[in-house]
Amino acid sequence: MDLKSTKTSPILADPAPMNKSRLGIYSSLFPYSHPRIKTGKFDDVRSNGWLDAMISSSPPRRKVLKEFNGVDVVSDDTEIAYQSWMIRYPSALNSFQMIMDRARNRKVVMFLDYDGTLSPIVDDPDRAFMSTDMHSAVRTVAKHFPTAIISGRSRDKVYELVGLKELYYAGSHGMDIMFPAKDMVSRNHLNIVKSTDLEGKEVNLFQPASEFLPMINEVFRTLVEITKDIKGAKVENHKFCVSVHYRNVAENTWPVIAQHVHDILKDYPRLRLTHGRKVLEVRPVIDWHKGKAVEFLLESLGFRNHQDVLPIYIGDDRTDEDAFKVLRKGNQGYGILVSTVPKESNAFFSLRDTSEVRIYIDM
Ligand SMILES: O=P(O)(O)OC[C@H]1O[C@H](O[C@H]2O[C@H](CO)[C@@H](O)[C@H](O)[C@H]2O)[C@H](O)[C@@H](O)[C@@H]1O
Repeated sequence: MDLKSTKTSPILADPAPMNKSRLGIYSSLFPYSHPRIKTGKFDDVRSNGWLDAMISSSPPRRKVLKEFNGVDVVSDDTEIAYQSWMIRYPSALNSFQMIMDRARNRKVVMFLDYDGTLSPIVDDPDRAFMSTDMHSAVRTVAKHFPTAIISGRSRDKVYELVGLKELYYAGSHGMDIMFPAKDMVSRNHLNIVKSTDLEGKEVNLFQPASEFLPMINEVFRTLVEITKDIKGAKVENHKFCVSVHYRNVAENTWPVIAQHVHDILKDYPRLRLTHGRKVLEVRPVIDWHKGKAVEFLLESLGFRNHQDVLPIYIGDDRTDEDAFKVLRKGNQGYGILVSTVPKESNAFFSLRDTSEVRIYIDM
């Protein structure tokens, strides 16, 4: 196969973010210009919005003005803006009873993102662990409801981090789903193969991007090579997508890393770029995302009739918006956005951080 050839699709990048949110919170979204970088050199990534998206890709740390008797005192303006944002995205904790009322006579199915939802965002992706409390809360929720983790990481990696056999796992942003062989799934889906899990049990694998495997491996190797001298850069192979982390790269080098990725993608029109939290993600141009993975899992669990089920999806990232959108459409279920700062979302409810997620799923 010619890994670089394409029949149709141009590279699709995420649209550039708006300069200013409706609430006027993100002043950092104003067009990027760095005094030390000559105009012209990074024009590609400047004009296509990548740099703006990179800067706005992870919420700023909470602006703590001072610590008073061990308690953080946050700027009043920040808190007021958050509280008014919560009028549109009410706390899932305060709305628990309302959600449970809606769940009457329905089966709740829980969908959980991993990074930023079950584990706090940390500088080293290899050290993003769940707390013991979170681990037991996830185990408990899975006793009551079918529960799936849908992550941008590879399925193996997220399984290694969560380590609970009783869950369903979807890795690579939903492009790699493992589900039990006994579960039903429409025969319309190609790309389902039989496999065995780590214990040798027969399972089904749904991998809609399997043909991209050699291409992803090739791009991964190229990205590792090209970024090897950029201090702090880290490239992860997530089987059907590749992550290029710049969280630990000096900000004045972000345009360099963006331009490298941009230049490489020019040779791979069947791959595209999406933005995560201080991470550039390279993935196949296929019509598949976390929202489709939710629909697929619901179907494979036997919930074709929307009236029987109340899906709840908790996530913090742009990639989770696809799942929120699917649930919002047709009023199917509830998306819950985890965020310490106000942001536009397709979710219905909000939780502030991973500790609120833990309380919510433990309720
Ligand atoms: O879909 P998710 O489970 O949320 O995975 C999205 C990405 O998560 C990881 O990166 C993020 O978390 C890291 C650890 O806290 C952090 O260092 C990084 O800046 C974040 O972007 C993971 O490493 C990525 O590959 C996933 O795509």
